[in-house]
Amino acid sequence: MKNTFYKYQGTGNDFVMIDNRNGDFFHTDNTLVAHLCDRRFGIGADGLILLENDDDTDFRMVYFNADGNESTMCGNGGRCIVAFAHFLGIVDDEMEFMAIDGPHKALIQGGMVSLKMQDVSEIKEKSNALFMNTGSPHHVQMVEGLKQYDVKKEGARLRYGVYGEKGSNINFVEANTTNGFNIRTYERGVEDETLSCGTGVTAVALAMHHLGKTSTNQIAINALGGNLYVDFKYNNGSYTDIYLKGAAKQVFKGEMEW
Ligand SMILES: N[C@@H](CCC[C@H](N)C(=O)O)C(=O)O
Repeated sequence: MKNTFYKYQGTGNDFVMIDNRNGDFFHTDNTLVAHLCDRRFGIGADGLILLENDDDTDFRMVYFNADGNESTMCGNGGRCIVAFAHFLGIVDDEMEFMAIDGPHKALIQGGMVSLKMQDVSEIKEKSNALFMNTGSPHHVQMVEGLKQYDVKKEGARLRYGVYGEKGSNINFVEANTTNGFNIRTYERGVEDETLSCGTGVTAVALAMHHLGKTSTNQIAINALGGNLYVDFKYNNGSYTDIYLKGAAKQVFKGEMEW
């Protein structure tokens, strides 16, 4: 039987999106998820997202990495599912949905999706990096010569070497000349560099504020796939009201047998 799927991208972080309100897609079929995300034998994506019913909010987001495993929060995926729910007519411009790290409010305005991220109250200082959880675990490290940096090699080394079996996403960052920051991210579960990572961009913005590299609470972050914006409130070591904002687009709709 042919099944309908949609493809979305948020600043180049791409996702297979499936309306699973009927519950037909089993969460345990990790082999199928990995197959659908495969860029040669499947549809191709950094991850797969199921939109499901939720008792307390407008809908539920279930996120899988390209390796087929269900994982922690995905910021760009969260922005894309907001656009998808709006496309399906489930929500208007303002909504709240449930994800693995709890409820998220979101707003669509002029083609941009703003997603409220979880509060962050703990930032761990490492020898030349910071570590925090913005819904997913993130290592943030400043480097020189980001453009030429071997993100895949260094990212893989840190992801496995420092963070063990569970791993972490690894972000490399440098300041740019327009008062913002450039980022490149190695994503756990994709096990490669992606063009953008929303929870990573969020972590970088908070890290740059924490390190005093910027004093503003509205930070532009330039990922390989496009620009994202993070704003937040800061009080006594805690970051609250964190919003991740950027474009999220439907790329195509398709049918596939699985
Ligand atoms: N692309 C993501 C992060 C997805 C989760 C990550 N790969 C993990 O397993 O920790 C984003 O936009 O936040």
